Amino acid sequence: MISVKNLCKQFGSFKAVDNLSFEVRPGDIVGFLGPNGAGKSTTMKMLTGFLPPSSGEIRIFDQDILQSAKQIQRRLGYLPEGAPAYGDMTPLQFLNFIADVRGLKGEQKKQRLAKVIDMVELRSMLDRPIENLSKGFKRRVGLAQAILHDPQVLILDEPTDGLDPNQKHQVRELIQNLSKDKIVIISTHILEEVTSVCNRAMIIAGGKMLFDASPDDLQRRSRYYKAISLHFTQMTDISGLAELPGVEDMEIEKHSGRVVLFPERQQDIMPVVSAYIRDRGLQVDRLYEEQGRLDDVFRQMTAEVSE
Ligand SMILES: Nc1ncnc2c1ncn2[C@@H]1O[C@H](COP(=O)(O)OP(=O)(O)OP(=O)(O)O)[C@@H](O)[C@H]1O
Repeated sequence: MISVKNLCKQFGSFKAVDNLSFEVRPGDIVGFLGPNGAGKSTTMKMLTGFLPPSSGEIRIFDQDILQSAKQIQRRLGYLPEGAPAYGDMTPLQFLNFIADVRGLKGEQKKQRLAKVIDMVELRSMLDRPIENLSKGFKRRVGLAQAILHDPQVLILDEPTDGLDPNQKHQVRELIQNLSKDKIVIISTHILEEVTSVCNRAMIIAGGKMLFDASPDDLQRRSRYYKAISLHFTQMTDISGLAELPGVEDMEIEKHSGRVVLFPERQQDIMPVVSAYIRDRGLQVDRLYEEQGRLDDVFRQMTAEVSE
């Protein structure tokens, strides 16, 4: 378990991380979200013992990170932002080196290297210098070193940054398929990544925690949650839709002509909307209930902080 209490990091007079407190349990895959400069990487560096906090406490498996960094780091995998260091090494040399540092030996070392190289599909690039690899392959090398010793805690700073859509999908699957008793914290700017991979979402901005709950809860905060989107086949008088019981607001998106009906207090307005359309014989080519738009919630929450 990870337990963080009143964590702060100050650079001069600037507070990059401001009084964060949270706990993460085995089985949690946490999506760590926030705008640029929110304090995600700084928090991750502190969690992994690479940056001392200005104040507050981090305990991992009941040990204090300041007093027991080495013991904790043995059970922890970390993918920092950017590319792996040692650019003149090949991925194979680099991963061998990391395996040695991690104390892997003999058959176990061979097996883990083979498994991880396959997991991140790195086999075709094993003998080229890391500095000559594309951004996506550098990222895979970083990911491979983080999971090589099969750690119980994985801290991944933007693991899918620079990957193409296929690779992104693959890395998300890899994270989901990790054994269920691990703790995983990933920072990302991709909101869909949180719904597809994580069972918990944390949003920080200005170093402060704004939200900590499930991705579904996050989606429910969107004004689009349970909104009805519809598109009419022909121009029609639709003013009556805005007057329907339970409909709070109606917007017409200029570029697409799509009509969005927002419900009052997340009510289910589909039945009244469908009945209205049916009774008047209106021609609709698309009609569906929205799940909530994450980018909308994210913007709304983080804008409040920067105002
Ligand atoms: N060593 C440092 N010295 C001074 N300021 C720093 C240092 N490291 C980070 N900062 C500042 O702290 C703030 C938080 O940075 P951090 O890298 O943690 O943000 P982030 O949420 O990871 O952003 P991004 O999404 O852009 O990676 C930023 O304003 C950054 O400029």
